[in-house]
Amino acid sequence: MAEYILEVRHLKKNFISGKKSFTAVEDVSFFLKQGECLGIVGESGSGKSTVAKMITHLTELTGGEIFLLGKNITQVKGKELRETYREIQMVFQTPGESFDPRCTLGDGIGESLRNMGISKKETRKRVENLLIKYGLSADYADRYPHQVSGGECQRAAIARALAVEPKILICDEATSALDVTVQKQIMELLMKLKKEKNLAFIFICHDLALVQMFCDRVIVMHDGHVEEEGTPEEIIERPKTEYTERLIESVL
Ligand SMILES: Nc1ncnc2c1ncn2[C@@H]1O[C@H](COP(=O)(O)OP(=O)(O)OP(=O)(O)O)[C@@H](O)[C@H]1O
Repeated sequence: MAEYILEVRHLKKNFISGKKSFTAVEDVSFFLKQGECLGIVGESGSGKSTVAKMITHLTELTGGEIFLLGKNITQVKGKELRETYREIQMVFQTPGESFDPRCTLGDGIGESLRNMGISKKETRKRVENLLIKYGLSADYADRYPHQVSGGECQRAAIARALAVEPKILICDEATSALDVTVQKQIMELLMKLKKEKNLAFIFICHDLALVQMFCDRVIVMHDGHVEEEGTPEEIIERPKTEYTERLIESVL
């Protein structure tokens, strides 16, 4: 059995715009253990989302390698890619991003199940159960994204991500667009998932109080590279670099 559920080595991303090339991520390496929650913090533009998008194949890598349970998945394609990426799901900052506005939440949540060859009837049953499990009711399956609140849509997005029983859930500022009360409810749901499902999380967040509450380990990103790494206590109470110190002062 592989030691790590996920390992990334020397990730690099250059964005090309016209004749100019911009390095958004440079030599980022880290690992994630089963059931562990890894926080990624850093100022806006430091490359956090780009790392998440490379891991989920939403953005092509310029360099580096990704290993899932010890298997190199950097170059997987076609059916193997789809199967691999069932194991790594992502929840975005804006809940609506997870859904096509022209389709119902039920269609969105059920999409991957249907792609797995599960019948329409069984998919509907599973979708309704997922909605109930994540704090909504079965009739939300027939609503469109614009017919639900931000918090409800984020619950549906979490249901969508977990429908295929992934091993890793990446939350990219998943609570930032929500008001404080709803944010608390979504955090409680994530804490419950962490405890009950032994899921591994990558938790990208500006709010260091949430990172401290939720994460086992934290990576601090600065200008596309990893500035430092440690437990939330180490990072917050004994930052090693001036950048981390400034980051903490600006958000606490
Ligand atoms: N598709 C793209 N094309 C060109 N540049 C991009 C693209 N996506 C991101 N960038 C740039 O890469 C850098 C890193 O962006 P990224 O979104 O990863 O930062 P971030 O740390 O997640 O920021 P935030 O906390 O504001 O979400 C930024 O300078 C951004 O402008």
